[in-house]
Amino acid sequence: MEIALIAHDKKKEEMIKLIKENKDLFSRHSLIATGTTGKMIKDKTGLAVECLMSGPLGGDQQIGSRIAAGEVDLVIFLRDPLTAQPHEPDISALIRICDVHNIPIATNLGTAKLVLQALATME
Ligand SMILES: O=C(CO)COP(=O)(O)O
Repeated sequence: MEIALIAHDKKKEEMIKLIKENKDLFSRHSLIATGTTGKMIKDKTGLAVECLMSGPLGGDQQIGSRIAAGEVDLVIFLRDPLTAQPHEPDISALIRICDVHNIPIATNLGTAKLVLQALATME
């Protein structure tokens, strides 16, 4: 599966912890990520990640275009609901395009954990 990983700044540590806890599972899939999230995942977990642009510079839109092209199977996007983001329209567009194409998107840790459990049983 192609899994897209995105985390806002205050959620990046949560994302790293989630990936470390499920490293074997993630290592069996292709990973793409927005720039800063992807670099952190590579540095802190050693997993291979294709890094796109940073979110505020267009990374969310790049992932959206991969989704529209049918190249992404799952999105884990740990959003920060308490901080205003300068690129809010890009974030809304990413969630919308997931809904258009029925691509599962987990926007918080609780959903992400459930989705990963389901993914593990599907392998
Ligand atoms: O802003 C983001 C998603 O909207 C995440 O971007 P970075 O991974 O570059 O921090």
